[in-house]
Amino acid sequence: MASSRQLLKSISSSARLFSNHRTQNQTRGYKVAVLGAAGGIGQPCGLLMKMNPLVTELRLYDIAGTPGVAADVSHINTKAQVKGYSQADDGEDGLKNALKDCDLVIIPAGVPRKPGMTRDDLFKINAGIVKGLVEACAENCPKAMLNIISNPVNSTVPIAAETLKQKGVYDKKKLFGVTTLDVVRAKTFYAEKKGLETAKVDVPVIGGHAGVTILPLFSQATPKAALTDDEIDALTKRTQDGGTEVVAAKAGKGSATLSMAYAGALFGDACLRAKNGEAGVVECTYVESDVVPGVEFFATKVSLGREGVEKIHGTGALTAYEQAGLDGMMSELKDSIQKGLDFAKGA
Ligand SMILES: NC(=O)C1=CN([C@@H]2O[C@H](COP(=O)(O)OP(=O)(O)OC[C@H]3O[C@@H](n4cnc5c(N)ncnc54)[C@H](O)[C@@H]3O)[C@@H](O)[C@H]2O)C=CC1
Ligand SMILES: O=C([O-])CC(=O)C(=O)O
Repeated sequence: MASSRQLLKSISSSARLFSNHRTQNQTRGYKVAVLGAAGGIGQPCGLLMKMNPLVTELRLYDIAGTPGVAADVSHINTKAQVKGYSQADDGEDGLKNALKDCDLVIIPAGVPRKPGMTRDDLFKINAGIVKGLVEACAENCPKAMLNIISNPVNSTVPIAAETLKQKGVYDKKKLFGVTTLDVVRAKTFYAEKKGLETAKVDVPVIGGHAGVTILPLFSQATPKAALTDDEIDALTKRTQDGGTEVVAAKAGKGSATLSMAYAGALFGDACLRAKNGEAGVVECTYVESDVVPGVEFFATKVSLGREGVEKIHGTGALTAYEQAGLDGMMSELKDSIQKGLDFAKGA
């Protein structure tokens, strides 16, 4: 049986959370806040960010319950200093102090789905939560990179963009919808199906983050493996329905939390590595984009740099099946974006 040290080493190297880039670049320390930090995603995401050597200050904020989570996580012997802030304990100052001068804010605050719900059913509650939190980001850390996890991502990112515009601090290079879990799932399902080494697999996922708007591009998967049309269809549908698969399995106890925390920590780490000057950081993420005419926000591969988005990559050549998937998502994606913009404008 592996010793706990070996186990940790293998967990961390497969997660790429502690890669060697830090010896090649001058390492700086960053202030990171997690909003919704006492929740199902927030707690493990906070734990993983505590393990990230680029983090020197970790601020955990929620409505309540964060002092306990922070005390717990703070005992882990890594360098990040951990502090918990909550509305219950600190009033309005809690959020302000959690965000003051942050470099990166990860937002998994809001309600999750129950069986039978779509992500859009969460809009009613989560739209206002995201708007309020992003207003506070605009006031307290206007230069921070924002990673939006709260659903429906297709609408909450436009809400965040419009809110930042109203506050006069919008920088489209620094606002990201986190779609990393779709990529994580597509990689896992493809590797399992074809007997490939999971850690060596890459599959781009474009579009948005809900049902048919999630479009994995198995024609661009690496390493290349032969896939029948039926296999491509099954893998595509499983990736699109990955969230619903977890919601059904949890049977009323919420949606993906652990795999999302992992995906959120991977994307947060990518933002910090890029900020720290590492070259060649590329992730799929939902950003303001003109790659696909007719939609203002879209996920494709994006090169990240010190200031956030450096280059938005195109979709690459699509097969007829993928092109039909892209055409088929457009009206839903457009509507979700407009719904978010209208909400933020109070229309
Ligand atoms: N982007 C993605 O791929 C994924 C997104 N999600 C979404 O993430 C969100 C959170 O999911 P869970 O962690 O499972 O839910 P949860 O209910 O376990 O945790 C949410 C936390 O947010 C907190 N919260 C609510 N309003 C807040 C506010 N105004 N300020 C600070 N904290 C606040 C709650 O107190 C709670 O602790 C949901 O909207 C879910 O749909 C979930 C999985 C994947
Ligand atoms: O399905 C949900 O509601 C949560 C989510 O976004 C995912 O797991 O991809």
